[in-house]
Amino acid sequence: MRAVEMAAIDSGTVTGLALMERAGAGVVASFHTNWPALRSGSARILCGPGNNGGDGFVIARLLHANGWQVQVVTFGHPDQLPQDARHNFNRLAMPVADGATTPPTQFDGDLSVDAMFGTGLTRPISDPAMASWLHCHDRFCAAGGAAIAVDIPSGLDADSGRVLQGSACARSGLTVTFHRAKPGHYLADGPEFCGTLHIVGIGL
Ligand SMILES: NC(=O)C1=CN([C@@H]2O[C@H](COP(=O)(O)OP(=O)(O)OC[C@H]3O[C@@H](n4cnc5c(N)ncnc54)[C@H](O)[C@@H]3O)[C@@H](O)[C@H]2O)[C@H](O)CC1
Ligand SMILES: [K+]
Repeated sequence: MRAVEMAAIDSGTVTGLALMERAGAGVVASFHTNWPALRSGSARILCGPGNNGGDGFVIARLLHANGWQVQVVTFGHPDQLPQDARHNFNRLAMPVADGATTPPTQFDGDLSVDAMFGTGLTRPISDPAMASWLHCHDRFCAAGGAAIAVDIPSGLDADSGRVLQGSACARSGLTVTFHRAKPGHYLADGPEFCGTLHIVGIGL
């Protein structure tokens, strides 16, 4: 997937920023089909330190523009964000909470989005703050809330479908992935943690 994405960007047919915008818009369109009654309300978006988090910033901006009350929780310093994610962080016109210093609270809003890690997860999620916020997302999902994972549930290995050894991981009722499903969506713990899987095209 990463190779396909890089080849498309290197060929000049598309930019990473355009892919990120399409990915974010695809998630928003997807959740409307999964929960059609959910037209507006309050959303919590957990945004990690990479481009998965960048997708989360796009989702936050689009929901906010559609009248949603949005709480963005970031993990990692904005200065360390990759370029496309940083661009979308800078476009946010809403307050952002630093997940490392803001104690997690039980979420009783309408929509929780896990945009913490995607295909760039390289090691178990062991950071206590990240684990606590993901636990809130998982509890919200278990209570029947509209919980979405962007690309892949954070903590799940995209190739094997297993939760990384000792990693925090959160279930979602809907996982929205891009271009093609990954083996991890279907293997091992994948189905339990992904819930319904939507595959959206982003023009690759
Ligand atoms: N494939 C596509 O067409 C598109 C994919 N998009 C999104 O981009 C992510 C992949 O982004 P990437 O930056 O490569 O990876 P992540 O965002 O998953 O995170 C990488 C980031 O996190 C650090 N890290 C890894 N493991 C840990 C850990 N256990 N604890 C703390 N930090 C960790 C790592 O060092 C990196 O800094 C993909 O999933 C899609 O959502 C594009 O946006 C759209 C097109
Ligand atoms: K994710």
